Amino acid sequence: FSTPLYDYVVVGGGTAGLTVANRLTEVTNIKVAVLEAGFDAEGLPEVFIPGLIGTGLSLTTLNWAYATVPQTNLNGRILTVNAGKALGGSTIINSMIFPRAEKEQYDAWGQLNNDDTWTWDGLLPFFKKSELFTPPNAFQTASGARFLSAVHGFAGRVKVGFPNYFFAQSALWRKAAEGLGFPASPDLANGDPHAVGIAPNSINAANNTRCSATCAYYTPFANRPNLVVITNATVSRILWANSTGGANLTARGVEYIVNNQTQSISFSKEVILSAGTIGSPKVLELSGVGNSTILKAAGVTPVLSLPTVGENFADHVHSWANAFTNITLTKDALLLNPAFAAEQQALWFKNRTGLYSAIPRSLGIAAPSDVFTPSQLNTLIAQAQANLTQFAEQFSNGNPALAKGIAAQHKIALTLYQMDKELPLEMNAEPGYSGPTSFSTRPARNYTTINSVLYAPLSRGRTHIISSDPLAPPAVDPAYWAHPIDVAAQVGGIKLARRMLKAPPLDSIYTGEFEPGADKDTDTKIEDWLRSVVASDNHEVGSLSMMPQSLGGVVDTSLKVYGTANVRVADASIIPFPVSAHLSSTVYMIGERVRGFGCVRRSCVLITPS
Ligand SMILES: Cc1cc2nc3c(=O)[nH]c(=O)nc-3n(C[C@H](O)[C@H](O)[C@H](O)COP(=O)(O)OP(=O)(O)OC[C@H]3O[C@@H](n4cnc5c(N)ncnc54)[C@H](O)[C@@H]3O)c2cc1C
Repeated sequence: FSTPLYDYVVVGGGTAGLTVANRLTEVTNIKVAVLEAGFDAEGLPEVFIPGLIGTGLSLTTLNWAYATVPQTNLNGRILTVNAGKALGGSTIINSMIFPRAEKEQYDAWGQLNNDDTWTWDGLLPFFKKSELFTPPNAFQTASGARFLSAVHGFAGRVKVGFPNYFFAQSALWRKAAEGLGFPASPDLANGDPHAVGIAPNSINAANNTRCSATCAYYTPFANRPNLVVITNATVSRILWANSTGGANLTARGVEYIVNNQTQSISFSKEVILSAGTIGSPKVLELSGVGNSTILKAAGVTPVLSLPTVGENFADHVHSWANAFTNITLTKDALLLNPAFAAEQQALWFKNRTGLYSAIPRSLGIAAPSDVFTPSQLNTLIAQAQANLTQFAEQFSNGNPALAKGIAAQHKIALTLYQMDKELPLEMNAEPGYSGPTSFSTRPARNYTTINSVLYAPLSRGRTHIISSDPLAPPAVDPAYWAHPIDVAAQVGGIKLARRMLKAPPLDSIYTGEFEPGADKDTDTKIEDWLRSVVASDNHEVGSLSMMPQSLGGVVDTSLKVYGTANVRVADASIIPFPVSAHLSSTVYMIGERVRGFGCVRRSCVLITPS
């Protein structure tokens, strides 16, 4: 190895990666290089205009668009898991919704790891440290935005606030949800999100533009001499100082591909993997760390046996019920009337108002009691408890330790289900069409949609390399709907969405259901339809889980990979137990937390956040 120019190399300049790099380089004599496969896309309208949320997904240069393997429980369909391929990672193409999950789910991370710092109370300071919150102004407050100052940060990096336009049907929906028993939320980031309200957004409230990880943690700091970001650089593997494995496998360099050339970079302290839930296990496996059988089959020589790399993978699952509406100011109006869309875009450029300034999602996070009758819930829980060992073994890919880990997770989830605290679904109102039918094949009308997203899956799958070619995609198997509770909750979500569409005052704009459609009039028919349409919600977690090795974990509570001296992971892959929320605020928190470990001081001492 050449004399290292850097102390740390961060693999992946995404949500957590840029957070870690930013905080490390606050210390001026620490030199950090970030290697990012994508480019800096901050200047694209699809990125910075809130009303163009979703359009970035179709730009193939910005989206890894990972294909799943055929999904056994979804009629053998191949689904797409979207993930941002750009500086800023998935925060470049995400929907900018910025809530947090319930306290009890973060506490489950601490419980699984016997570590009371990985709990809601222990993590809240890091959530706050990431945030630069702008309270709602008079218009936003009058429109229904609420916040509790005690749970927000006002001196952090990610600009969080509210948009400048609220669709009328969102307010009608919130009232309808309240009528169905959802409490009005004082703040959807307060750790108690069983409620309905307007979610905070990752938005620069001063100019109504997206605030991505790049906006938050890189652009204002790009001139730091000790921070180097190399874009269009795809990392292929970690280079080891010693190749024998054992307790202290030491990384000294990283190999990457830029302009079809293979290059390498060395470092003196640590490599931090932040390539995302699918990207990070891929780099570890290409580096010889993982399940030896899987590595050999892919043509990679094993260096360190860590059989649960890529396992314990979970994802949220998206579904919809939509209806025709007599309201005319919808997102559909922008598609149906290009002249109106041009007018609205001009308005956005002029004074940052109009439909393109909206982030049109009010959220209602449903509890089991909103979805199931007490007897249904009791039966589902009793069956899940009776079959707990069987499912844990089935999901563990033959690894006895992971079977124990998944069993421990299921026990926690079922206990929380019993307490009405494991929140299985996010319901959210979309003021326009959302669903599986393309614009050209659906009736050219205005719609209201209730998105219903499975948020607390018990199913677990995996992601693994199948080739030693670093540019080849891995085999991603989220094993959607492998657990009966997941199926029942998603079916219940459609029924709840239908109730919402017809509940006052939302019923005042309802002019008939489009999807699933009146013919889907039994649970079985809804379930069959859902099998043919549900999609990934792009919230994949868990493939390099933070759990004890005795439970099949890959990283310890300092996020260091077991068996290595200096490989750390910071991204959504370390989340051991799925949380019922959009993920970016949680991932920023994880990035903030890494700064607290031996990266700066040699021991794993937490640096108290200011
Ligand atoms: C379409 C979509 C909508 C979403 N909506 C929301 C939302 O509204 N609110 C919310 O909170 N969350 C949302 N999420 C989820 C959230 O954005 C992600 O969970 C989170 O940003 C993931 O952070 P991460 O650090 O784990 O990975 P990422 O932010 O994805 O970062 C990984 C980075 O690593 C890079 N990389 C991968 N492999 C390599 C390699 N081999 N070499 C170099 N670089 C590599 C990638 O290009 C990427 O930049 C959404 C996600 C998507 C995709």
